[in-house]
Amino acid sequence: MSASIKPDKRKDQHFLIDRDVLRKIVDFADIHGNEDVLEIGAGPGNLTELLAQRARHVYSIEIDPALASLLEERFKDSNVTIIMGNALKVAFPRFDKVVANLPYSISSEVTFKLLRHDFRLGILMYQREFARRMMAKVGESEYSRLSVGVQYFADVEVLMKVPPRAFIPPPEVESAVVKLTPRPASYSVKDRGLFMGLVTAAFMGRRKRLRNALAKGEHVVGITNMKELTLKLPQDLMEMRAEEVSPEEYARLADLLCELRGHEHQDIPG
Ligand SMILES: C[S@@+](CC[C@H](N)C(=O)[O-])C[C@H]1O[C@@H](n2cnc3c(N)ncnc32)[C@H](O)[C@@H]1O
Repeated sequence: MSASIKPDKRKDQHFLIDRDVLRKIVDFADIHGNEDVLEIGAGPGNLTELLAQRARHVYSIEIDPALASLLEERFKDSNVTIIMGNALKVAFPRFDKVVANLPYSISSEVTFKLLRHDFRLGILMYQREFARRMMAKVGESEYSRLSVGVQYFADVEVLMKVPPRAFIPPPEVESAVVKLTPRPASYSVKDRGLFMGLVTAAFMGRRKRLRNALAKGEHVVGITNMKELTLKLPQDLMEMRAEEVSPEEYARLADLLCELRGHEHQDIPG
């Protein structure tokens, strides 16, 4: 690492220096010469360089202007484009695979943003605890809005654990490399916003039965007459609590709700 780079923990800067882990990440991604890769949080560019050796093109997003200009210099006249900005705000270019040692503070938001795009594979470093929550199955204590939202749209697999000493400076938490494989479009729900609103409201009232949680969280679902609508949804599901409902059942509920909302709109006179 260049002497001029001083990692700033407040900006989630924990640079991966373990060559073995870097190489494994790139191998897991199995990049072909006709594929474009997105990287989020390029840091000093060690992962970027390995990705660029295999991909057709690499798009690397970096928020820190000082790092971004070093990266510009390092990768000028190459197949790497540096996008300076906040990964939550900039538009993602078209990409086949996403490979990144993510800034952990945006893990959730950036994962949901990624899953709104069409791509083949993600090899992503997360905090280990976060990876566990992503993978949790229905009924487990860590099963949450995150598990439902991610698992409905992608298969999730932990590929390896990574200890703090693989980074400079070492983070206080263990990390894990996760493989995200987005599912085909047949898994799509009619209205993603409604699906996520429904799941969010359900888990906000985690200990309540779904009928009460949804009625209480109708502002989150974005539908005003939720209490009446719950009477028209499958009653066996309305009796369950958030952690007992599978991602597929949430999707079914969201689609039913989408239809019911349509009918309600049609009922409005004029
Ligand atoms: C964990 S470091 C990884 C750096 C590098 N890829 C590596 O493996 O050594 C995360 C990087 O993301 C950058 N970053 C933090 N928040 C960001 C955001 N919202 N958008 C884009 N980059 C961000 C940080 O400046 C930092 O360089």
